[in-house]
Amino acid sequence: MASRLRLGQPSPNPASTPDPGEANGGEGGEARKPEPKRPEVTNLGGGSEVLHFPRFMAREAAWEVFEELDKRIPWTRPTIRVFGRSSVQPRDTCYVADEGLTDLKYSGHQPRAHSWDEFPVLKDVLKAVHEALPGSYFNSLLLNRYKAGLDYVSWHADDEPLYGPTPEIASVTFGCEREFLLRKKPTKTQVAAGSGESVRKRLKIDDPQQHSFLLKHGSLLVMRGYTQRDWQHSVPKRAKAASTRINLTFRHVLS
Ligand SMILES: O=C(O)CCC(=O)C(=O)O
Ligand SMILES: [Fe+2]
Repeated sequence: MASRLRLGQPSPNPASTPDPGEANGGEGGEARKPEPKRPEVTNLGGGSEVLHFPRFMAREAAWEVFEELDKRIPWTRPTIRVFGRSSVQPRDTCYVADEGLTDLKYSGHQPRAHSWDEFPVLKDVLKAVHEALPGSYFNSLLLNRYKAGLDYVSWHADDEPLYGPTPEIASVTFGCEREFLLRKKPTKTQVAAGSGESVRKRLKIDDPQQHSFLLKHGSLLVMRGYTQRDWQHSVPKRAKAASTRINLTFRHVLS
């Protein structure tokens, strides 16, 4: 079984240079208490909000998590159905959840739910997320692995009914940094005028209604309120992203 990681502790490697801004990293032992983790808050309007903790986890600890997950998670690349067409999902995935929850199903695919006990490192990350977000409670986790810049997740919202009307989704990134985009969903009137990308182009639905976050190694991004109802998000292809990124999205399945 994997050793339990000491997330948020100073690096055990004295040769490594601590990042002075790292929320919970740095030297100083007992004398220096971890600084409180304060997020950057983006109010999307209409009761939707994004929190960004760029330095949620100390670098070294985050690399340990990356290595552990890269090696031990039973990654699969399932075939999914989007707009009536079958295709291989353009990233690796895995699903972990409490026992007895409603099954997750998305794009015609029902992933097998693994137990938290199989991956102790995930329990450590979950604990750190719960500590950073008092009052939150996550009981399931969708993992993604983007092997390089051609892997991506297309525009979507995590608005499955099993998450309820205002799901909180906490997303932790390890490894290669990637851009995370948010755009407003088209209104009913806009949808009535046509569909999809062509309408967006014709109605010029773009800039003010779009936000971009650079998700770095060890960062945490939280979507909450009506973000899944009113917005879509994506991680687009980036040819220049040469290495692997692992992303964990913690969610709460309603009982
Ligand atoms: O990789 C990410 O940052 C986002 C993943 C995502 O949107 C999802 O799993 O639903
Ligand atoms: Fe998502």
